[in-house]
Amino acid sequence: MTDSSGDLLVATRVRKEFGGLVASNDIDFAIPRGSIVSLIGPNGAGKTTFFNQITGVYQPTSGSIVFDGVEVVGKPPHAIVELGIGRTFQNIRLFAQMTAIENVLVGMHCRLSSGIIGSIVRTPKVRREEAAAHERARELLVYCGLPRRHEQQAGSLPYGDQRRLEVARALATGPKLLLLDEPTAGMNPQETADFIAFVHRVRDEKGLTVLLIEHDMKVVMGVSERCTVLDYGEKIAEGTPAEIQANERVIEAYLGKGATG
Ligand SMILES: Nc1ncnc2c1ncn2[C@@H]1O[C@H](COP(=O)(O)OP(=O)(O)OP(=O)(O)O)[C@@H](O)[C@H]1O
Repeated sequence: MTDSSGDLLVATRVRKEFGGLVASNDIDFAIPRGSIVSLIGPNGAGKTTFFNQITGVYQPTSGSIVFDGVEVVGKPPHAIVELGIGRTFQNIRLFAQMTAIENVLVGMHCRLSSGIIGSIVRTPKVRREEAAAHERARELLVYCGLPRRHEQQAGSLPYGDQRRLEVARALATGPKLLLLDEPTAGMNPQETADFIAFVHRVRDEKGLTVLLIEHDMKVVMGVSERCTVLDYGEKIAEGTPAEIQANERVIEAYLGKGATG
């Protein structure tokens, strides 16, 4: 059942095994609607594996993931995008040869109604829809801080702009939940600060819920209201960033071992 005020996503006893390795060990995890939540933990803790299960890239070995009242386990990635989960990747995965605006249009494709016949025949309805999509894509690029990059090849953009373009493409899918996998990796301190402000703005203005994987504790402290900590596939702690920073088990498993910040 859809709960309009409580949790947007509820994962229950999510388990993922790769042969003998348990990458998600019966994880219970909930994301409150409208919140910004960080998933942290050492390398190999199972953070990306968890993202991949939410987005249908991996199917859990067992467990349930309910998004906005709908079970997503068993659904393919494109169906989960249509339900309203958009993501960016740890290693930027833009279509490098396409322009910035074309990348955004690819993201928007799942929200367009024209079928294949309409696209081939290019009926007036299709042309109107395409023009409107172009306009929305331009607006999104401006919104994401790329006002003069529309026709530039994605692969030739500066690194920080490629990260912003990935967010623009994810927003183009019309998500309710935005997943960001290490969004500030490789950014300088100013770009990072701008990005934190941007994530808050997106959440507030577009009414989104955000889950991010992040290594930099300064970013975690600056951006998120809650944190969940994974270690060897297990959830070892959950709380506000301040609670997490003071948690002995987290310090032992992660923060004491050279986490940035
Ligand atoms: N497709 C796969 N096949 C086999 N093992 C995998 C696969 N994907 C992930 N793993 C393993 O699962 C564990 C968790 O990996 P995962 O990438 O989820 O960790 P992570 O917390 O995202 O790490 P990082 O911070 O380094 O990105 C690792 O031991 C990894 O080797």
